[in-house]
Amino acid sequence: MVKIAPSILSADFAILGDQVRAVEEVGADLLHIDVMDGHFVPNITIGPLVVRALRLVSNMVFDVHLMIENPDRYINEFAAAGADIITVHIETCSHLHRTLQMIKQTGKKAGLAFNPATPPGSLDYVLPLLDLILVMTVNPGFGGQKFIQQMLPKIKQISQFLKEQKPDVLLEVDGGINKETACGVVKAGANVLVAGSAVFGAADPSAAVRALRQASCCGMGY
Ligand SMILES: O=C(CO)[C@@H](O)[C@H](O)COP(=O)(O)O
Repeated sequence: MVKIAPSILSADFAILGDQVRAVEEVGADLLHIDVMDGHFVPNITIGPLVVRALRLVSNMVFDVHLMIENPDRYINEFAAAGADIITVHIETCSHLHRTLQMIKQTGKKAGLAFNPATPPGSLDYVLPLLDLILVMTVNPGFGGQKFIQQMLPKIKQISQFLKEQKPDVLLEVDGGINKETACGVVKAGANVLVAGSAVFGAADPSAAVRALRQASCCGMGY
């Protein structure tokens, strides 16, 4: 079953709690929370305070995507605030193995993200520590960008690798995911679809989650 993860980056922050409740009620599986620092990516978004506030209004799995330099400094804070999965970017970690160990020590699930231009070579060495792999299908920093088609072979390659080595690891894609691109990424092997503007940019976010789930079925041959 493909999981749908609405990204709050495109939500209306003035009514964030209501928007989160709406996608939870319609059955979205994870809530994707984009943390940006203005250094690793050119945008600044939210911190542990917002995660803590949302934890009070939602029981969804909180999928916290750290697009920040030196993520080690904030792992414990996000874990304490209510994150369930903490994903770091390989490009930001000088000691990736240690960083992933830190996440696991908090009792949370660990994810590893790859920018579009980053090859997935290091996976072999850190796979035992991973619960999720995130393939960025746009350059991180902003919602509403166009899906990069060249990421399809990379998704396929990682999917094949996971099938052989550790099939329970989730394979998430993020960036430009909508009704048109969902089928292709699922066919390539993705099983978690992050969608920001396709959900919260829609007039009815609940209907948009349903439409995305429907579109993802085509990739599974339904
Ligand atoms: O991490 C990011 C962007 O860096 C994403 O999670 C965006 O929120 C995806 O937005 P859409 O491409 O779906 O509009």
